[in-house]
Amino acid sequence: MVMAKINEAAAVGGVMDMSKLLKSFTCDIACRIVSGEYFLKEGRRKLFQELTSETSHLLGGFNMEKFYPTLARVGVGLLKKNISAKAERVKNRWDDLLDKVIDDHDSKDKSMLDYNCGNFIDILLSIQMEYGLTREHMKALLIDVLFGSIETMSNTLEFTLAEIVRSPRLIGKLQEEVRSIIPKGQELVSEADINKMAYLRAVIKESLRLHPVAPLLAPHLAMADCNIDGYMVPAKTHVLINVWAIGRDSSCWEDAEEFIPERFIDEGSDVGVNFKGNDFQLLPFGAGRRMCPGINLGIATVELMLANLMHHFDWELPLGVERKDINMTEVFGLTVCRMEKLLLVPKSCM
Ligand code: HEM
Repeated sequence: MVMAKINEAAAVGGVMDMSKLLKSFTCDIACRIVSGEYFLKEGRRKLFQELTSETSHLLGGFNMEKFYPTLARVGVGLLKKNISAKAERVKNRWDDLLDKVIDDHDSKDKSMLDYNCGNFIDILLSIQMEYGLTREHMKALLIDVLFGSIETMSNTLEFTLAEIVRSPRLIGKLQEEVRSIIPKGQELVSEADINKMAYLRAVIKESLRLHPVAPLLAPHLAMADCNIDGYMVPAKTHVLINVWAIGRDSSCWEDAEEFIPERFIDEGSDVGVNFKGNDFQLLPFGAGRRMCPGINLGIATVELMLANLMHHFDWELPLGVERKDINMTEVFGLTVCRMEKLLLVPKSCM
């Protein structure tokens, strides 16, 4: 469907808002996982998108009370009240939406529930009694999956695409790899093809290094006193890991601010470094038992979409825009996105 939309634009030489397109693509994937349907009725897809971005801003905001408890008691009570009221409104909207989605499934003939094929709501309903799941539990789990997947995947794709269209050398090299591996006439790139695409994987890894979409990971809480490298972290400390800064630390990375996928392949300086949580200089998915459980799905989705975009299309900039004009400024939330829309002109090459 994404390819069809881009093809339509390519046929008339139109400009595509890739930010919007990628977001609705990942939203469709998340809705499919959760409810088994691509299209959610009554404008639900739009509402999902709005709620995920509002939640991200709320969770990623600076929490004055946590850092300055005394100040919070005297001065920022009003601010806290405003934020709490906004959080309450967003929570009520999530509740309303998810209740409707769950009700749709709950009201189905039970023999129609899809337990085996991976529809998350049906699976939750099927184990509800056994595990004593309440509606609140189910909604929290659904928010985890929806919120955990939509913006992370679309923002990773957008940052990666923006980085490569800025460099003719890079996009040329990537297209050459993808097109040399995919036989002429093959319509879509498959997962099996991706295994042969070392450069594509290195490009995505480099993008996750410079643009980890959850720059401070999720907030963690130290459960016991611990000593890390001589620093004492007392129990109950809120711990934020700045993986954005670690990914740009010049003591860990050569030319840390440059986008150089070659560092991860062949004789590159970081060829053995991975993002699976063991190499602490590259933690876009976190590490340890709270690390992202959706890593495999997230990476597969980003790889497949990027490979297909490279396989099917050449990419140009809108009239009057130069490569150096592509602005990589980030907007902070729990997940980080690009400040400006990514507008590109696709040219079909099939
Ligand atoms: C490129 C895609 C993705 C990126 C970059 C990403 C990144 C992250 C990061 C950094 C965390 C926090 C880890 C920590 O604090 O240590 C996280 C947590 C999480 N992610 Fe992902 N994620 C992606 C895709 C997904 C997908 C596709 C799903 C679900 C289908 C998902 C579900 C979750 C959940 C549920 C958590 C919370 C885990 C917990 O609190 O224990 N993520 N993700």
